[in-house]
This record gives sequence, structure tokens and C-alpha cells, in this order.
Amino acid sequence: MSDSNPPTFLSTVLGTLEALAEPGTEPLPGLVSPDPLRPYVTLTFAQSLDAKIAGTGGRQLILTAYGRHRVEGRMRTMHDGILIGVNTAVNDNPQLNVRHLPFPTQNTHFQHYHHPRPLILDAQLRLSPTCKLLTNAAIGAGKAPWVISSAPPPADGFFAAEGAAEAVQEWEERKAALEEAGARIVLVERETLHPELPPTTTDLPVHAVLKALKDEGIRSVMVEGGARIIQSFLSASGTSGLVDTLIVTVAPMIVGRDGVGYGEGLEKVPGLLHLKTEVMGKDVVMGMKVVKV
Ligand SMILES: NC(=O)C1=CN([C@@H]2O[C@H](COP(=O)(O)OP(=O)(O)OC[C@H]3O[C@@H](n4cnc5c(N)ncnc54)[C@H](OP(=O)(O)O)[C@@H]3O)[C@@H](O)[C@H]2O)C=CC1
Ligand SMILES: Nc1nc(O)c(N)c(N[C@@H]2O[C@H](COP(=O)(O)O)[C@@H](O)[C@H]2O)n1
Repeated sequence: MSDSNPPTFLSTVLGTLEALAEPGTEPLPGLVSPDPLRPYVTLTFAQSLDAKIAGTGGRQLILTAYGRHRVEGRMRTMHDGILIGVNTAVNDNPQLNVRHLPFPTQNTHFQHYHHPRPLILDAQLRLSPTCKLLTNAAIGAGKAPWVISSAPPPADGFFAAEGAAEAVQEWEERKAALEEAGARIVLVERETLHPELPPTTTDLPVHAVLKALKDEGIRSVMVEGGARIIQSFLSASGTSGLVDTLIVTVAPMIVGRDGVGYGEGLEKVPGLLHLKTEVMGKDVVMGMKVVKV
């Protein structure tokens, strides 16, 4: 098979995809969510032999140079959206576009393939208005990112925290700067056990995020990480089934204990049904269906 064709691995694991041989400008309709209230979710990342996805202090690691072009690039064209946590956006300054795919024989690269919509989980709006996602979008080398956020707790009322007014104002200013740079801010409600108190975490509830995305027309999402996002999605999958497919690339590398792992705190482990494993270059790529336990 030539490198310009999609790996058969993906047609086995995600199940669509003869049409990919003729790449179009639309994502494939094949990834249908079993739940009408959320998009189809593919969780995918690369790890070392000791299950680390980044180096010390979150330093980006190039774990899968070969498999990335063929599998990750193709997966990006197959999903409506590509989701990461804000730490990954800040640490890696990623592009999340389809530039890894082989150059087509006709048309221009960025018109030829469907680009996924970058989706950043970022309650505090820490994404930089000068990040590559925004500068790329401005020149047509990717879709403009949507930043999924949540308004900070109100600054008035009996339970308002000290400094709440400043926090609200700073959040509004960051929102304005991101919108000015071309981002769209999608708001979800944060949850709290006691609605009268400010929330104790800035993590956005995964099910609410997915519902908001579906409401905005996102039918399929490829979740790339980082570690905390992987933990959140896998934890949520233990009981409520929020991930449909898990695709993990394992690279022949040991990072050591200071690297960033995703296993800690994973109390609710999802059930996995093995679909296909393939060796790609030096990497091993595993595809699994996530099942409710
Ligand atoms: N090898 C691979 O395939 C990949 C590796 N990476 C690596 O992962 C590293 C970053 O991982 P990590 O530091 O864990 O950060 P993440 O990228 O997972 O981002 C976590 C942040 O996202 C925000 N967030 C909002 N909602 C949620 C939620 N429900 N669950 C979790 N986080 C949420 C929070 O920001 P706030 O605290 O501001 O509210 C949180 O701190 C990067 O260095 C990158 O290189 C990333 C992707 C893939
Ligand atoms: N599949 C894979 N292999 C690696 O070795 C990686 N480091 C990653 N990282 C993910 O890809 C993002 C970078 O994307 P761009 O190349 O900038 O488009 C990075 O932020 C991680 O999400 N993935």
C-alpha cells in the first residue's frame, strides 16, 4: 500500500473507509455516535513503554514520527473535531491540522483534506491569542479553534470569593482577546455539589462538554490528550460510556519516572475490547472498542 492511501488499520478499527482513498473536503459520515446527545469519541495518544506521554515537566516528546503521518494525520481528516487540554496547547503550541498527510497530486494541500476543528478545554482561558492554532487559521492552514470554557463564579452575592470581581474582569478580557484573534468561545456550565458555592475545580464536566459540542454540530471528536484529559475521558468512560474507540501507539522508548503519565487516579477503569494491533515502523498501534463495565 502506498503512503498516500489510508492505513487499513483505520478501516478495521473505525470502520468506514473506502471513501478515504478519494479524500474530500468533508469528514466522513461513518463515525456515528451511539448516543444522540454526544459526538462519536475516539481517544488517541502515543506513549512510551513505561506509559509516559510527555517528558519531565510536560516537555513534548516525539514518540511516533512514522505512525503519526499515516494514522494520526488520517484520523484528523476523519473527525469533525480534535480536542486537547489547555496545558497541551500551552506546552506544545500544536497545529492540529493535516499537514502531515502526503501532498496530493491536485489542488492545494490545505484545500484538499478536511481539517478538524481544534477544540481546547480551557475554563480559565489560558490559551494564547498568538498561538499557532490562531495564526494558522488566519492564513487558511487550519480551522479556527473553539475554546470550551465556563464563566467564572459571579463576583457578587454572599458566597463570592475574595478577588472574584478581578477574576471575572480578567476572564472577560482574555475572552475578548481570544475572540479578537479569531477563536470562538463555547460556554458550558460548571458543576458543583453545592450550587450556592463557587466550584472547587476548573475541570469542565466531560459529558457537558460533549453535549455542547454536539449541539454545535460536531458529530465526531478525536481526543488527543494530554494526561489529565486522558484521565478525565477514561474515568468518565468507566461508567457512562463517553469514549467509543481507543487507539494507542506504543513507541519503543523508556522515559523514566519524571515523565508525564496518565494512569494515576484512574479509579473507574473502562472495559476494552481488542479490535486490531499493527506494527507500523518501530511503533505498535492498538485499536480497542471501549465498553461499559
Ligand atoms: N504523547 C501524546 O500523544 C500526547 C502528549 N501530550 C502531552 O501532554 C502534556 C500535557 O498534559 P497535562 O499537563 O496533563 O494537560 P492537558 O493537556 O491534559 O490539560 C489539562 C488542563 O485542561 C483543563 N481542563 C478543562 N477541563 C478538563 C477536564 N475535564 N479534565 C482535565 N483537564 C481539563 C485544565 O486547565 P485549567 O487547570 O486551566 O482549568 C487542566 O489543567 C503536554 O506536555 C503534551 O506534550 C498531549 C497530547 C498527546
Ligand atoms: N501521535 C503522537 N505522537 C507523538 O509523538 C506526539 N508527541 C503526539 N502529540 C500530539 O500531537 C500534537 C502536536 O500536533 P501537531 O504536530 O502540532 O499538529 C501534540 O500537541 C499532541 O496532542 N502525538
